[in-house]
Amino acid sequence: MTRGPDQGRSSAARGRRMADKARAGTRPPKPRVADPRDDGPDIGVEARLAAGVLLNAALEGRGGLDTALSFREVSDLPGPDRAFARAVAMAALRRLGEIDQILDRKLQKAPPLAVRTILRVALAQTLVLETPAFAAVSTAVKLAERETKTRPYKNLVNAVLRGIEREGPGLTTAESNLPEWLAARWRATYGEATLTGLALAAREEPSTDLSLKPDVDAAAVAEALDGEVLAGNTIRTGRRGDLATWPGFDDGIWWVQDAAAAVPVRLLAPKAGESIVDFCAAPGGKTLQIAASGASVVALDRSAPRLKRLTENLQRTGLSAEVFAVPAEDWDDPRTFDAVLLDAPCTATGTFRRNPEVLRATKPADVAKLADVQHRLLDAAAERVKPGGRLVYCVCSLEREEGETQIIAFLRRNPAFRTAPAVPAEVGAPDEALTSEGWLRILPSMWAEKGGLDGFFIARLDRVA
Ligand SMILES: C[S@@+](CC[C@H](N)C(=O)[O-])C[C@H]1O[C@@H](n2cnc3c(N)ncnc32)[C@H](O)[C@@H]1O
Repeated sequence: MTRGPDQGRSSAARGRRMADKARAGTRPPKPRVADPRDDGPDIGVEARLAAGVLLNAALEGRGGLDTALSFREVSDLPGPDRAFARAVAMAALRRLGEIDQILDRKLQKAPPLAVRTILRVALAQTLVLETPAFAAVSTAVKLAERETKTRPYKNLVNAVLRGIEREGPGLTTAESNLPEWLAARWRATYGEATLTGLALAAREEPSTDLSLKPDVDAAAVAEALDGEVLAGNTIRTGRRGDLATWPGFDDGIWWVQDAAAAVPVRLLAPKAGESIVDFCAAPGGKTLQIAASGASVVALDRSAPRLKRLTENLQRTGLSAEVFAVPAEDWDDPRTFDAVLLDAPCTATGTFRRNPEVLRATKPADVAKLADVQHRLLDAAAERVKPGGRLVYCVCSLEREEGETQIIAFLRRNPAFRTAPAVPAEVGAPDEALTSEGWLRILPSMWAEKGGLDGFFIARLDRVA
């Protein structure tokens, strides 16, 4: 299927147009314009350079984008320019396939990566962020001029970008933004129509979702944040910018959590007075949900730095948990629990809306590697469930090996556990997410009319008394 970069005539597109409308006036920050009388660096050019650094770091591998945020080219920028650089890099990552399709039609032979990066950064601005073409082109040419290895391509950069501006980008395919091996997997697992829905979902910047403490007036929070209340009481807002300045942040009445990420704890159904262990807890959205229910919660995670964010979130929301930095399977404690949550480490391919870099960072071998870890953690989690207790397993992956296949094998190994079928309407999940086994397979292409949600696999397993 072919469509122009801004076309998309499905209900998915309609939903995204609604989401776009919701965030009207919340466009990414504009970089500061350098004062020509100033002898210092050209700020607009520096921001574009930083965008290229972030983009290439994200393409290099897992964690690359986060690491690059601390590189001097990025961290030395003033706040709004840093935010602009990040927005450009994210836009380029989301539309990389389309951007390259457009460029490849104009380029007679492949230029060096540094030149392609300059062109990608410029097109991300003009095609996605609606940066005026004159600003994107002139900064691209200045960037090319700066380095010995890109200087010979200065005229090419200018000609290619001006040609695209003059003649238009031409037709592109949303599927081209997905790595081929993942597109082939998803086509085989979910079918062609769903693959198209996933590809369309991957092009768009998602809204921000918030979970609320119980007894908070959801409608009032939605109004204060120009948002809407979704099923399950998640607030969805198109606001952008520093969360710490949003109403309710200092009062700790909400925390950021995608609508789909809030479903596993609803399925776990924690109650006041129960004891619950969250096996892989950081940065803590689900721990906060459990703690807010009045249950007492133990939060385990092997990563101390990630647990620091969990502790900060607990402090801000006035909630409490016992926190241990330890691999959950090695936790030396004799307790068993009324309920166990295992939100296992995974490829995170279901989070491509928020983290487009996962599509580039994930390699085929990661799926099998992580499936081994999940298998081990599931067995350790099962040992912590009291007779009559419950275990919720979830992953934000779209890969069957990390979801359905794990649970089929687990139930074979552990006859004391049975699936407790989910009721989507009770847990704020799309109806079409329910599998014939009673598990939830949430896809980013679902709820398209509301702007989508992250992909998750979720199963609740009850231990017979
Ligand atoms: C999907 S994230 C958890 C997200 C978290 N539940 C939330 O809602 O914010 C997976 C977590 O598993 C942790 N992890 C990986 N291996 C682990 C292990 N063996 N034991 C405990 N935690 C582990 C990672 O550090 C990571 O924080």
